[in-house]
Amino acid sequence: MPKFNVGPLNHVGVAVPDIDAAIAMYREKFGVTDITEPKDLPPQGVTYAFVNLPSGQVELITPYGDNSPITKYLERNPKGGQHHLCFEVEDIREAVTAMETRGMRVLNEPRIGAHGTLVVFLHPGDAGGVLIELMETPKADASHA
Ligand SMILES: CC[C@@H](C(=O)O)C(=O)SCCNC(=O)CCNC(=O)[C@H](O)C(C)(C)COP(=O)(O)OP(=O)(O)OC[C@H]1O[C@@H](n2cnc3c(N)ncnc32)[C@H](O)[C@@H]1OP(=O)(O)O
Ligand SMILES: [Co+2]
Repeated sequence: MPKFNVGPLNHVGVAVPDIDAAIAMYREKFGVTDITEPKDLPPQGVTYAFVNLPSGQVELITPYGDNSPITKYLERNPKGGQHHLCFEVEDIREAVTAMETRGMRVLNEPRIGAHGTLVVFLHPGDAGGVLIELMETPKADASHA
């Protein structure tokens, strides 16, 4: 089996039915001041905003368009909830090969995510019921983009 390990936890994805209300909640209830403006990411079918904390990011996501991958999740969890964990990897193609070699189902071809680097998702059925995103580590520090 090829040597491979994931890097740091990059973000926790949280699906929300109303992103403006969620941003207001993180500001008003938790006192977070560094929260990005919502941005649409049509190829991923989501609108996202980052809640920037000293230790990392919460990624708020809400559906964008008719075929969003989080629509079903929100139907099952109408108030929203924790949706995915994202680990950084050095090289996404090496990661995909390693994951497939280890019997994990990779759900998509690498595509550009919210940090501007390539991401893939792994089936939650292979990871203890948790949807895992792997993202290539940004070359420069774009983590607060
Ligand atoms: C902001 C951009 C980007 C970034 O750069 O960070 C993002 O994070 S975008 C995040 C949203 N994108 C994705 O989620 C893409 C990958 N997701 C998928 O391919 C699908 O959503 C899915 C995970 C395969 C689920 O498919 P779906 O059709 O929605 O649901 P099913 O009912 O068929 O689910 C199958 C199975 O999986 C369980 N499930 C679904 N979602 C989750 C989840 N978020 N966490 C844990 N488990 C999940 C679901 O309960 C089913 O389980 P079983 O009933 O046991 O089969
Ligand atoms: Co994500």
